[in-house]
Amino acid sequence: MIDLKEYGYDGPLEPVSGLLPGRVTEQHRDRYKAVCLRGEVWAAPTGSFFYSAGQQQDFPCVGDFVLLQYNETGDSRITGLLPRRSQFSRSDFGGHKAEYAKGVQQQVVAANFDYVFILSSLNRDLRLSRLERYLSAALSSGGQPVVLLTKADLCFEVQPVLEEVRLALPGAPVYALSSRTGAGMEELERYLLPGKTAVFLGMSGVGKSSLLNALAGQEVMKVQGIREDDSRGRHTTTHRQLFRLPGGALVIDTPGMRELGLWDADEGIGSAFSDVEALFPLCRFPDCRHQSEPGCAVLAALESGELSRARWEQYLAQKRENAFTAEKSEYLQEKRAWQRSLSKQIRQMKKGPKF
Ligand SMILES: Nc1nc2c(ncn2[C@@H]2O[C@H](COP(=O)(O)OP(=O)(O)OP(=O)(O)O)[C@@H](O)[C@H]2O)c(=O)[nH]1
Ligand SMILES: [Zn+2]
Repeated sequence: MIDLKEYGYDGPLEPVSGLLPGRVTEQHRDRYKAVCLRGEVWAAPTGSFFYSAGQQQDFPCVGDFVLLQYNETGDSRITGLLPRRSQFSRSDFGGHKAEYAKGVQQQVVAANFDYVFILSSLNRDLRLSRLERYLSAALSSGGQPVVLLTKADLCFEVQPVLEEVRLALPGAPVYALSSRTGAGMEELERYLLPGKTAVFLGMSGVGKSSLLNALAGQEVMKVQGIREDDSRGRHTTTHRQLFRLPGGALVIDTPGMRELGLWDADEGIGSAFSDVEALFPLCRFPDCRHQSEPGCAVLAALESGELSRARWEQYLAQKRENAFTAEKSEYLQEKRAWQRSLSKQIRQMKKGPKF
């Protein structure tokens, strides 16, 4: 027996005309896992649900409250969606390819969360414009934004940065924390209450997995660095998409939410490091890799102190992060192509003969 209230449900608990309310915890290719009074079940939308749900956003997603026709012996049936109080969606082809804009469908990737934790790392250059963008996305999702500046242990002076961000973003509470040392983590207790649901938003590498693991007290997510070889498969195999923390709060962490973190990945690096990139044309060789080449302007600037080693390393780290996200978005495009073909199949199925 599961008390659905513990999963954030606040509607009537008694079955309505034989249907049980439930909450979607995992989304698979064509089935869902959900929790309901009778426990954890596999469920799939009924044929009539498919037929009436014309748009992708009408299909269930992780976090949705649904009505279930409970089936003791096989998959339960999802017969309806309860109204969402908050949602994040993304266009099916990502924000990058404007030429595909026509016919792009919205796909809801998470629903019914109370808080949107927006993460940004204190050790990389913190971009307020990016934070602002995440913030307005969070506000329009219907969730309450909370800004978390991560990796505080890597930042020499947290307080001035924290104050600057607070000034710039008066619309949201801002905290600094470190999942490594645990500093600042207690600030989250006021949000992570039993039955409350949070989602995490932030660029790859800001420490979402590390924070989730720290909150869960165990490894629910693989952290970057030890998963390089299997980064492609990890979301489908290694973690649950809606899960409860030991204190009873709920966290949604879907691949779709992670993809939202790719926004702006390649924006603004050149301009933030124009002083560094201005050196490149001064190198003797046009294809200089700035490692050991004779006549390298970067090495000379490092030698003379004109360019600090810290700033150069920051630049390289940014470039690496970008290469990493670029690789990821390639993978996402492949995945989207696959999803497109799938939704085409579904459309054709729907057009086909009815029985
Ligand atoms: N020093 C320090 N390092 C951290 C902290 N949190 C995360 N890291 C490191 O930052 C790197 C990225 O952390 P992840 O937790 O994998 O980041 P992520 O946001 O989940 O990344 P994606 O899964 O790609 O979205 C890892 O090498 C972590 O060990 C922290 O509080 N302090
Ligand atoms: Zn050079």
